[in-house]
Amino acid sequence: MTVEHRKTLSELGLTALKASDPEITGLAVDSRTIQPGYLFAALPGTRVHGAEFIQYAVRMEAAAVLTDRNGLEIARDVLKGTDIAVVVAEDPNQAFAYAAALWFGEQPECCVAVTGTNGKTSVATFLRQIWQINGVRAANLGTTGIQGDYEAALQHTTPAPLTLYSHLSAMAHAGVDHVAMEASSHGLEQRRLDGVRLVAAGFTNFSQDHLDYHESFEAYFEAKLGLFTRVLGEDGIAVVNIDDPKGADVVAAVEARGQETITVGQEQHAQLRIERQRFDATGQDLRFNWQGRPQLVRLSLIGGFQASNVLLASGLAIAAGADPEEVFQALPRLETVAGRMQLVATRTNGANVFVDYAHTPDALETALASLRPHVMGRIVVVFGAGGDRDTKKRKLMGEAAARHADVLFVTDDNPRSEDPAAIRKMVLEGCPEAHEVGDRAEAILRGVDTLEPGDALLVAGKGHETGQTVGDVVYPFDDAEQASIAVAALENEL
Ligand SMILES: CC(=O)N[C@H]1[C@@H](OP(=O)(O)OP(=O)(O)OC[C@H]2O[C@@H](n3ccc(=O)[nH]c3=O)[C@H](O)[C@@H]2O)O[C@H](CO)[C@@H](O)[C@@H]1O[C@H](C)C(=O)N[C@@H](C)C(=O)N[C@H](CCC(=O)O)C(=O)O
Ligand SMILES: Nc1ncnc2c1ncn2[C@@H]1O[C@H](COP(=O)(O)OP(=O)(O)OP(=O)(O)O)[C@@H](O)[C@H]1O
Ligand SMILES: N[C@H](CCC[C@H](N)C(=O)O)C(=O)O
Ligand SMILES: [Mg+2]
Repeated sequence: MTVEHRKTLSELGLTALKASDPEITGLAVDSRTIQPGYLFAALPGTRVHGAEFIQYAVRMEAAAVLTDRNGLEIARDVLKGTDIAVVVAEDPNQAFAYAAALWFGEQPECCVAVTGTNGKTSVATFLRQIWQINGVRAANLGTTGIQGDYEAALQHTTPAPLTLYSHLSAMAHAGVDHVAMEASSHGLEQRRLDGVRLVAAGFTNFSQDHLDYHESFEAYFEAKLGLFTRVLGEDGIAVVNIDDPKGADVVAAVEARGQETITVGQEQHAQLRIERQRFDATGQDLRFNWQGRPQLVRLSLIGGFQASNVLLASGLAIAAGADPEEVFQALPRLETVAGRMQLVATRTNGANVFVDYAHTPDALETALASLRPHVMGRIVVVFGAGGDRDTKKRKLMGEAAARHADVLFVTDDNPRSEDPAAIRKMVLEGCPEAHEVGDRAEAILRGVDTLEPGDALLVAGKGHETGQTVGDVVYPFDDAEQASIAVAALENEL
């Protein structure tokens, strides 16, 4: 990764073992991208230690290598007799994130991050919308890419440092000075956003996911907590959903550091307190309280949990300096986030089809339960679980669906390298009464076909995704489009 400037190692905040301070011409985290004069960050991975590739850095005439003690041991022989500068850091991922931030320079003035198992994309998108409605140039960055006044596609929810800081710098140059970003647990664990100067950080909730990557529930939570105890500066404000039992732990950690908090939720002591919600077919009326003053807003959003996401976004906007009245006035204009409880089709009998990104047991439970008060008839669900991901969540997803839906179709959702039938079997252990329809388009068609007046169908798991990954192949697939096709096909048939 190159930009048209050079910086010395010390200008990147790094000190070499021997007092050399070479000029760096670019940064690489993958040995295959090293060019002469580069700094190669040899980071520990899940499969291999990056230090195994230091020999390529030497061969490519890299100017410097950044690694940890382990890496130094691995590459000791290769490094002997070379004049490459060697930096050994206790936390090389963090040192690299800082270096990448310094390399790319300018960042938007007002960066906010949000973490939690579910709701990050929703909160980041609502926050960007609140800013834009109030005339502020803003973007959200995460699972759905970068959207708003600066747009780009991303491969990860929290991109690796080279991608992240180059976009932040480009945004700052484009005059986009407000950014709401998602902090994934992988991103936090790997210190990807440690070099971002955050004004505020938000916590949505905590439940099971990613136990394939994090060693335990505790390790997964610790990774998330790092946003508040490590990344957010001491003058940063934490905005916390205290309806989630883990919210109290976040507040305790934050208060122990003397940071300010804004609490959100139905909980009596919440500063942004949800008082009442009234649901109908197209949205909800929300009464909430801010500093003793009741507010009533109409939200064109489906799902009770959206109130918590909207108020968390509001709290973050306030924490980042917005006028509360202007924030609240923007709320009725908030638009559904793509693939999150999104109304995508309606049958002539009035039955609605929604697409949602629920792909964890808790999200599925929340999505289905929150649909109930908007629906007079039965709830039908089409869902599956992803391959090469946490296997323990599959049965739990089946159970959650069985508890909250009346008719179930278990189908495929990105089987990746796994046998799709084996994944479905694990899901079906939690909901033996479900219909098993491997082909997702057919499952959606059958789900739509089941709908009677007053019923609703939730197609869960893929949300905004536009592909179905089977093996190494990504087949074009869009739940929203398939739902419209299914409705059209069935209506024409009648
Ligand atoms: C599981 C995971 O997070 N893996 C990350 C990890 O890769 P790894 O552990 O597999 O790396 P490895 O293959 O062991 O290699 C170790 C090091 O050697 C380097 N290497 C490797 C081979 C080579 O020839 N030369 C070389 O230099 C690699 O660049 C790496 O730095 O370190 C890499 C470099 O920092 C990351 O790019 C990579 O993220 C991969 C791409 C990934 O898919 N991550 C996903 C799971 C992720 O981050 N998802 C989150 C959460 C999404 C959600 O909430 O659902 C996200 O933010 O998107
Ligand atoms: N506050 C919430 N509480 C519980 N479930 C939620 C909440 N917000 C969203 N969800 C559910 O989680 C799904 C994903 O929402 P969203 O994309 O906003 O979360 P995310 O944290 O960004 O997810 P990911 O980690 O996959 O990026 C939604 O489709 C919805 O079903
Ligand atoms: N960021 C999540 C998205 C999962 C979406 C679901 N459609 C799946 O493929 O499991 C993951 O990669 O685990
Ligand atoms: Mg997301």
